[in-house]
Order: sequence, then C-alpha cells, then structure tokens
Amino acid sequence: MLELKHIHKYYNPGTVNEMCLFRDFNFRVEDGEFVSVVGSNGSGKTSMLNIICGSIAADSGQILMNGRDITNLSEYRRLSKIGRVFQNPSMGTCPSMTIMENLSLAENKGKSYNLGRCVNKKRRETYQDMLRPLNLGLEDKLDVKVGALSGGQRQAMALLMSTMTPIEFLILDEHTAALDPKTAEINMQLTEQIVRQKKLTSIMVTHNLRYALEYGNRIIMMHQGKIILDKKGKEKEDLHVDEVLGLFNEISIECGN
Ligand SMILES: Nc1ncnc2c1ncn2[C@@H]1O[C@H](COP(=O)(O)OP(=O)(O)OP(=O)(O)O)[C@@H](O)[C@H]1O
Repeated sequence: MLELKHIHKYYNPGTVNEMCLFRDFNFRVEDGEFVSVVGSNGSGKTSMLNIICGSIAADSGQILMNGRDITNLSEYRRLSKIGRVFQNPSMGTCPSMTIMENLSLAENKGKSYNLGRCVNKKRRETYQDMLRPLNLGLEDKLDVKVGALSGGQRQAMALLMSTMTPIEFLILDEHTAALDPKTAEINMQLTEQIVRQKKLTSIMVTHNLRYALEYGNRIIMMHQGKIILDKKGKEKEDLHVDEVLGLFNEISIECGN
C-alpha cells in the first residue's frame, strides 16, 4: 500500500514565482492496484510521482509505504522497493554499455558486486531467455551497446531493468509517450505482463486515454494539484474515452484555454 497524506507542496516559495501545487493532497493506492493517472499539462502528475519516489520533498505531509512512514527516507533507499520508468528511453539505461552489462547492473541494484563478477555465462543464458519473448531480437544482441538500439527497444530494456530486483511498486511516467503506436503497444503489453507476473502495485501516468482506460483497474484524473476523477473496477470499465475527453474539455473551458 502506498499513501500520500495531507501533502503540501510549494514551488519557488518566497519568490514572485511562488506556486502552491498541492494543498492537503491525499492519495492511497491499495496493494495490487494498477492506477492510470491522466490530467492536463502542469496538473501535478510528475510532481506526485517525484514525491512518492523521494526525488523531491513535500513541504509537509506524510508518505507511507506498507504502513511505514518513509517521508524522510532517501530516494535511494525508497527505490529498493520501487521501479521507475521515465518518458525518455535514454533514462534508465546506459548507452555506452552493452545489453548484457545493463541487465547485469540492473540485477545488481542494491548489491555491492562489481560488474566483472556478474557478467557470466549463466546470466547470459538467463537474459537471453528473458529477452526472447519480447520478439525484438535483443536476445542475439547481448554484446551490442544499448545506445545503438531503437527507442522502443531501449524502453523495453528500461522496463525489464526496473523490475529485475524484487520490487513491490512500479512507477511509469509517460513511458510510452516517445514511442510509435506499434512499439508503444508492445511496451504496454510487456508492462501489463510484468505487472501481473510480479504482482506489482503500479501507477502509470499517461496522456493516452485509450491506454488509461484499457490497462489497469483504476483511473484518476488530476487538475491543478487535485484529484477530480477517481474510478475503479466496474465503474472504470464502464467509462468511455469520450466521457474522459469531455471532462478534459470542461476543465479547459473553466481555465479559459
Ligand atoms: N522544479 C520545479 N520548479 C518550479 N515549478 C515546477 C517544478 N516542477 C514542476 N513545476 C510546476 O508544477 C506544476 C506541475 O508540474 P508537473 O510536471 O508535476 O505536471 P504534470 O502534470 O506532470 O505535467 P505534464 O503533463 O506536462 O508532464 C507546473 O506548473 C510546473 O511548472
């Protein structure tokens, strides 16, 4: 379970650019939930993920993980339980290292081993078996540098790498936004498969309303630092893209856009 309680967040406090993004923001994600997060630009989606992961600090409020208060826990320590994939495929993989080295590094997350000890034949075979079902031909490219892969291949790698250690939570920040439709679909299917297999509690920010409705069991919409729609289960299944789009339009008119 992940919980944000009474979160307050100001950007640029005490300056002319001061902006209050979250005022008493509350959000709770139950174990096993896969929450899609939609919302207009600047509504606070990435800031919320950053606060959960510890990349930025809230000004006040509490962050709980499985009931434990992690508000003051460093990002590094939080990430032993959280995997995160970003929009940019070049984040989360190292371009100057080979696929083999990248996967080994990801498997070593939290361990003090160096690479030399871990790039071995057994792992090579394991990684080939892991990559084969993706049908991206990566199993035959273990010694190719990741920088030579396409964006879609790199994002599939980033997804695998973020979930190689025994994490409980997966945070996806527009992870298919930079991919062409076919590659995005492949990455979404891979996401769903990993989430189901590893029983991960997941939060996926996306601007793709179809993905937001098709994948996961809960959807929230954010607007100006608030959750303005929250549907799960059957209520979510009954939602149509047009309805969510309608809500977007209402908000835009309200904001004078
Ligand atoms: N480091 C920062 N310093 C100052 N303001 C920030 C900072 N990060 C975000 N903001 C502001 O906070 C608001 C929310 O930004 P955030 O990136 O969380 O929104 P978002 O919903 O993820 O947007 P998008 O869909 O465009 O990615 C925006 O107005 C943004 O300008």
